[in-house]
Amino acid sequence: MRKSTSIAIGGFDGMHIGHQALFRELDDNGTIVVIETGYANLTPDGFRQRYTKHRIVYLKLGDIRHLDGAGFIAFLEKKFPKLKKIVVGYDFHFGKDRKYSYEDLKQLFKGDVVVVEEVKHNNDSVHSHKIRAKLQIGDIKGANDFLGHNYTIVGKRVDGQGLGSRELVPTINLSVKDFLLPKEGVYATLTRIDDEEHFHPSVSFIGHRITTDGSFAVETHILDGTVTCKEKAEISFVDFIRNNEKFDSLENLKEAIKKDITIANRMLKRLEL
Ligand SMILES: Cc1cc2nc3c(=O)[nH]c(=O)nc-3n(C[C@H](O)[C@H](O)[C@H](O)COP(=O)(O)O)c2cc1C
Ligand SMILES: Nc1ncnc2c1ncn2[C@@H]1O[C@H](COP(=O)(O)OP(=O)(O)O)[C@@H](O)[C@H]1O
Repeated sequence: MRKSTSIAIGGFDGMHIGHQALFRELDDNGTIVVIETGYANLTPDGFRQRYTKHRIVYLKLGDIRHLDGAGFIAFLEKKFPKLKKIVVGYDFHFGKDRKYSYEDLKQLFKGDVVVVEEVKHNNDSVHSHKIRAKLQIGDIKGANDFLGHNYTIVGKRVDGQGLGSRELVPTINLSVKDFLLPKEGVYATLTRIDDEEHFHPSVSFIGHRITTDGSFAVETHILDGTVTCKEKAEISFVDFIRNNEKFDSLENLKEAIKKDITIANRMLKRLEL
C-alpha cells in the first residue's frame, strides 16, 4: 500500500469487462481498492485475485460511507502516501447518500483522476447486477460475455447418494457457499479437481433432484475419464443445456443424461481445450 501510485476504486464483484477497463489504467504499482458491501457473490472472498495481476486491498463500506469528499480523499492519501492517480468509472459515487461523484474527486484530489467511460456489450451497459440476473435465468453465454471469462464457482466435495455411480453416471457432489448458483438445470462445463492445473470437459447438474430424493445438489460428471476428487472442485460454466426435470423412472433420467452428455461434448468441442 505504501508503494501504490495508482488505485482503481469500486465494488468489483465479478471482475467483469467494465472493471477490467479500469484496471488497464493502473500502472505497475497500481492497486485495486475493493469497497466491500458484503453482497459479493460472483467473486466472493479471495476470488477476485484470480482475475487480475494487481494487488487488491479491501475496505469495509462501513468505514468510509460516513466520509465527505475531502474526508474520503484524506483517507486515501493517508492509506496510499504515494498516490498520484485515481481511476473510477463513469457512474462511481461515494460518501453519505452516495452524493459525491468523480466531479468531486477531480476537484479535491491534487493528482490525476481518470474516469473510464461506460463499457457496453452489444449496446448494453455491463454491470454485476445484470450478470446475476443472467445467471438466474440460465443465460450463461450472456453472463460470460459480460464477465470476459467463464463464470466459475468453487465447492467442497461432499458425499452423494451413491446412486449416480450405481445406476446413472458417476458425479462429484459439491457443497457451494458464497457463490451465486445459476438457475436449476444442466450445463456444459469445465471442471478442475483439487489442485490440478487443467480443466476436464464435464456436464453439471444444479438443482433439486426431483426424480430421486428431492434434495438440492450441485454435481458434475467428468467426460474424459475416471477421476478422484479429494477435497474441492471448481466448475466453470460454458453453456446451458436444459431445465431440471422430473422423470417417471431412473431409466428415463438415464436416457436424458446420455443426451446431455452428447450435447455437452458438442458444445465443449467447439472450444480449444
Ligand atoms: C447430467 C445430469 C443431469 C441430471 N438431470 C437431472 C434432472 O433433470 N432431474 C433430476 O431430478 N435429477 C437430475 N440429475 C441428478 C440425478 O438425479 C443424480 O445424479 C442422482 O440422483 C444420483 O445422485 P448421487 O450423485 O447423489 O448418487 C442429473 C444429473 C446429471 C449428472
Ligand atoms: N460498465 C462499466 N463501464 C465503466 N465503468 C464501470 C462499469 N461498471 C462498473 N464500472 C466502474 O467500476 C467500478 C466498480 O463498480 P461497481 O459498482 O463495483 O460495478 P457494478 O456496477 O458492475 O456493480 C466503479 O468505479 C464503476 O464506476
